[in-house]
Amino acid sequence: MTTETTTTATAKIPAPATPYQRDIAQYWNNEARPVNLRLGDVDGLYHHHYGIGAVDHAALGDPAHSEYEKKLIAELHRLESAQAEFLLDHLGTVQPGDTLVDAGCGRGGSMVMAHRRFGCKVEGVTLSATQADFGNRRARELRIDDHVRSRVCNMLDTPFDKGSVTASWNNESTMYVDLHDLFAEHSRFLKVGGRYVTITGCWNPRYGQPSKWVSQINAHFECNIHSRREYLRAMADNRLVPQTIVDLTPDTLPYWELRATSSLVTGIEKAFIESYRDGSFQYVLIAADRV
Ligand SMILES: C[S@@+](CC[C@H](N)C(=O)[O-])C[C@H]1O[C@@H](n2cnc3c(N)ncnc32)[C@H](O)[C@@H]1O
Ligand SMILES: CC(C)=CCC/C(C)=C/COP(=O)(O)OP(=O)(O)O
Ligand SMILES: [Mg+2]
Repeated sequence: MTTETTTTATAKIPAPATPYQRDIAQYWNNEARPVNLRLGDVDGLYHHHYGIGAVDHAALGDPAHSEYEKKLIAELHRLESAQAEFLLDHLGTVQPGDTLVDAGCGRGGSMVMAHRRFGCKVEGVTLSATQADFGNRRARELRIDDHVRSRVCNMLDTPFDKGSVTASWNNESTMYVDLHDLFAEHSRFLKVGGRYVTITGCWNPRYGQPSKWVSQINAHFECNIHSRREYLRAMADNRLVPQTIVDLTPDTLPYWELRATSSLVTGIEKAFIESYRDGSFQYVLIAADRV
């Protein structure tokens, strides 16, 4: 699919497979929102996903206190890291000699966490050269670049050998691709008996069609949110059998309600809060066995 390459100071960048992927690469190359960078600065784990769990109001203290905003940022970051830990909890048994794949790895925060937990290799793919450079720089700073590597690569067309990967995941990155193409690729590189996990936002088929809030989220991020039904159908068609499905919607609402009160709001908070409350949108984890 990718025939041409561009050479930069650090690496050969494959040409985007489609004009859409070129636009998405550009979007993430230019992204520098304080809500992501200031949260990442708390402990050096940079995430591009949302949070789960109860807000620790005792840790936040008095909103009138001069340190409150700093504590609020640390609390939002704690909830985002808790989300990544929850995803890693579902990867199954992983040995230090194993390889994991983070499909749509962003700045690589989840990859560092996975390596710290399992001691294994973690390979990340992103469309964005800026993100891959960022993740590789962090891995070098942490002296784990022999185990944790990001590259610019289309997650639908990866270089990983057939049956070579113990577990793989998409953390809030499935809404940029066709699910049949995506699960066919995971199924190809996963070992039989391997594990696939996603945490994602999906529209609820019980609502009928994507609500106006879901359409707003799509426009905001230039993405295409799929329905819950579509996930299960595309998995079934690609030898991925769901083992665990968790509706995380009630667990992510406190994160959004807290974020909406912060100085780092981006304007998309209302769409998430309203769609989670009216039931048109759900935040879910799906863990599936490669059979
Ligand atoms: C919202 S971010 C999630 C980042 C990361 N999973 C995390 O939890 O921090 C979406 C990511 O998906 C990546 N992405 C979107 N389409 C992709 C594709 N076709 N191939 C590889 N990465 C893709 C983007 O480059 C970006 O890194
Ligand atoms: C659950 C859904 C539908 C997610 C869409 C994908 C996405 C952009 C996730 C968060 O990225 P981010 O951390 O860069 O976003 P923000 O700047 O809003 O924190
Ligand atoms: Mg964010």
